[in-house]
Amino acid sequence: MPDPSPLPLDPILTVRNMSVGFPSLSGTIPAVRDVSFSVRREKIGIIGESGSGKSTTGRAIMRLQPPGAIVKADALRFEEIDLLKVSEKDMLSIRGRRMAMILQDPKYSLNPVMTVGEQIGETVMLHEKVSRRVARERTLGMLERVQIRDPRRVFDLYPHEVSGGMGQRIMISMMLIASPSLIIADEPTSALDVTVRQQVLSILDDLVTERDIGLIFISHDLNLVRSFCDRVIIMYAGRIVETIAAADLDHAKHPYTQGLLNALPSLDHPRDRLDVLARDPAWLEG
Ligand SMILES: Nc1ncnc2c1ncn2[C@@H]1O[C@H](COP(=O)(O)OP(=O)(O)OP(=O)(O)O)[C@@H](O)[C@H]1O
Repeated sequence: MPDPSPLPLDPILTVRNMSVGFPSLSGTIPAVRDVSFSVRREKIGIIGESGSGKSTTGRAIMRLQPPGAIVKADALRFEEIDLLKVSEKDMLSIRGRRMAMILQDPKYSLNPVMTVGEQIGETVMLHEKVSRRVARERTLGMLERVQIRDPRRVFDLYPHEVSGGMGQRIMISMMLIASPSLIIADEPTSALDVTVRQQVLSILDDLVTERDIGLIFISHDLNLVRSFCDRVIIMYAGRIVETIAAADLDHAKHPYTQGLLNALPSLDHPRDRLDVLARDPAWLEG
């Protein structure tokens, strides 16, 4: 008898009908409306123009929404944890250890008054309760893993002494050293130049694949997401208009996704003018 086909892996994250609103004098501003998706051990991109709700979605999953924001959902589940019910105290130990976020500019995420090595080592000591000596060895190993050539020298540097690309690799090592099962990377490479960006992305890709981590990759750049991710969520005005395998993007059904694809410049088919994206108020009705 042939083996029965393997069951699909359980999702690491399930988001069902999540909405996020910001109170204002004229009523609640809906930033994210009724979004549903799940993440398995895969790379899933969230793409959409500025203000479409990508970062708000990522922050709500980490329970890092700005004060006052109202998050509602039918389900928001990370592994066995109900994120709608978890206490802030429990969330403190989940963040960093089991789910982590990589932001655009490492300078805002790294502590400016601690050396690189101290802060990565502190993460290890905090989460794994190991000695300072073991934490140092693990930190040096991780810095080497993200292709930092002279880890002992970099260990003693302060964040302002490292370049953008190195800062982002340091962030990746700090976020991955605790072996989280979910990483949310919000525009992690948009402040980097093209060659450094490729290098950082390939390090992130290797680590995520090797450790079987689920990755949510938030970006404006459809070309980048298409080449880097397995699946793509397309957001427009707070809603998900389409979720599609990256390999199937050329067959996207939604006119907004088709518009985004048509607006991309192409070396194979140069054009005098790029298409302007048309919008339809009906897309907001979802
Ligand atoms: N703290 C806040 N208070 C009020 N409104 C907010 C706040 N943060 C975000 N918003 C609003 O929520 C909406 C979604 O914003 P969000 O930052 O999630 O979009 P985005 O797709 O990530 O955009 P970008 O690509 O520019 O980062 C926008 O209309 C934004 O103005």
